Amino acid sequence: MSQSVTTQTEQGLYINPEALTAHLPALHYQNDALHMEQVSITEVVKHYGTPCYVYSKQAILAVYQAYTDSFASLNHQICYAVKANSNLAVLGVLAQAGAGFDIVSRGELMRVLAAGGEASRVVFSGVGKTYSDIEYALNQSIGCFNVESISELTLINDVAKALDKSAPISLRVNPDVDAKTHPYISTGLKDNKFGIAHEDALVVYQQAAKLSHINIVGIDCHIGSQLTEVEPFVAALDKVIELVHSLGKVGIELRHIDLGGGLGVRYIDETPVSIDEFANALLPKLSKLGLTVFFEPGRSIVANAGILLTQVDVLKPTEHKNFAIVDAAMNDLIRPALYQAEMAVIPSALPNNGIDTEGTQPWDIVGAICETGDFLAKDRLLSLATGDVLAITGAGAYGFTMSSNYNSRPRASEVMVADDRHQLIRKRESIEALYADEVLWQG
Ligand SMILES: Cc1ncc(COP(=O)(O)O)c(C=O)c1O
Ligand SMILES: N[C@@H](CCCC[NH3+])C(=O)O
Repeated sequence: MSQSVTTQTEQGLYINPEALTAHLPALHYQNDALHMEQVSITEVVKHYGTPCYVYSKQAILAVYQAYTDSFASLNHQICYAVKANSNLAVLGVLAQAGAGFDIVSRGELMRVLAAGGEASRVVFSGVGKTYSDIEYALNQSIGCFNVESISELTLINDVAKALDKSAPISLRVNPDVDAKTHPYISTGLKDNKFGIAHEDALVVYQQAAKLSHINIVGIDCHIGSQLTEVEPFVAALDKVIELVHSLGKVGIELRHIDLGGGLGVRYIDETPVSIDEFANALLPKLSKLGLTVFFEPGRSIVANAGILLTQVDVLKPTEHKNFAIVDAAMNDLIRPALYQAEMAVIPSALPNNGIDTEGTQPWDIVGAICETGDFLAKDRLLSLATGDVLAITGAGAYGFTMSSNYNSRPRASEVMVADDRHQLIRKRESIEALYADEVLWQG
C-alpha cells in the first residue's frame, strides 16, 4: 500500500521520507540510510563535507532518454538548458549522450565547448546578446540564434557581415499565453520582456529575409518554467503553427520549430504532466509540420537528479518558532527565498522511532545569513538533533547555478555519483578565492 507523501497538521507539514523517495528514482533508503544510486550519503558527507550538491548521473540520463524516446517518431534535437545546471560534468554526460544545448551567454557556450558539446547543436537564447557574444558564437559556428528583438536581428546581421558569415536564426515568438506558473518565471505573456509579439512576427521575418547575412532556419517559443499542465504548451504551439503556415505563404520556409523548455517537476506532491503525456499532446500537431523539432528542457532533466546536503549547526527553539540553523543558506539555494518554492527536506538517516509525525516538532530550516528571507523551508515536522545531515531534494536545477557569495560565503562543493562511485565535480570554493581578484585602494 502506498503511503501518502505529506501530512499537513496544525503545527506544520510532515513529509514522509520513504514515500517521497519512492517518486525519486535516484534516491532510496537502505537500512534507514539515504542513498543516491548505490552510494550512501554518509559516505559522501565523510568525503566532501557540507553544504554539498550531489547529482545522479543515471537520473540525468534517464530523463534525457525519456525525451528522446517520447519524440522518437520525429526528427528532433534536445537542447538541454544550461542555466539549470552548468557544471562541466553534467554538460559532459549530456554531450556524450548526444544532447544539444540552449545557452544564454558566452560563458555558457564556453562551458558547453569545454565539456565536449558540439557548437552546431547549440541554440543561443536571451534578450541581451552583445556584439562580442554574437561574434564569439558565430566564430564557433553555433546552430542557431533565437532572436528576441528587431535591434538584435540587425546587430546579428552587422556582426555576421563584419565576419563575412551567414548567421542562422529563429525568431523567438511571444505567443501571449499564460503558462500558469510563478510570475517570476513566466516568459510568454505580452508583459514579459521575452520574444517578439506573435502579431508582429510575420513582418519581422519578412524584414529578416531581406538582410544580407541572415539565414532564417527556424521559429522558437518558450513560455515559462515549472509548467505542470499541458494546455499552455498546446496553446503556444497552435499560435506558432499558425505563423509557420503564414510564413510558408510568403515563401519563408523553415527547417525547425523550437518549443523551448518549461516542463515542470514534482518537488513534493505536485502532479506535473509526464514527458510521455507532453509528447502525446504535441506529436499529432508536430508530425503534420514536417519540421525538425527542438526542445530546451532544463529543470525536468536535472532537478530530481540532485540534492543539497546540509548539516544542522544550531537548534534554536523559541516560544513562537523553532529554528534549525543549517550550514546551507539562501546563497546556496535561493529558490525558497525568491519564489517561495516549497522543497522537501528529508533526513539522511531515518530516526529510530520510525517515520511518522510522532516525535517530530515543527522547524523552520534557515541559514546563517543576515536576512529574514534566508530560509530553506518553513514549518516542517522533523525530528532533529545538532549534527544531523539533511537532504533538500529537487535541488539539481537552479540550485548551484543561482548560488552566490553573499555574506562572503564560499560556494558549495558538487559531487556526481554513478552506480557505487562518487566523484568531486567541483571543489568547495576557498574563502581566499572570494577576494583574490580584489585590489586595495592605492592611496
Ligand atoms: C529560453 C529558455 N529555454 C529553456 C529554458 C529552460 O526551462 P526549464 O528549466 O523550465 O525547462 C528557459 C528557462 O526558463 C529559457 O529561458
Ligand atoms: N530559476 C527559476 C527558473 C527560471 C527559468 C529561467 N528562464 C527556478 O528556479 O524556478
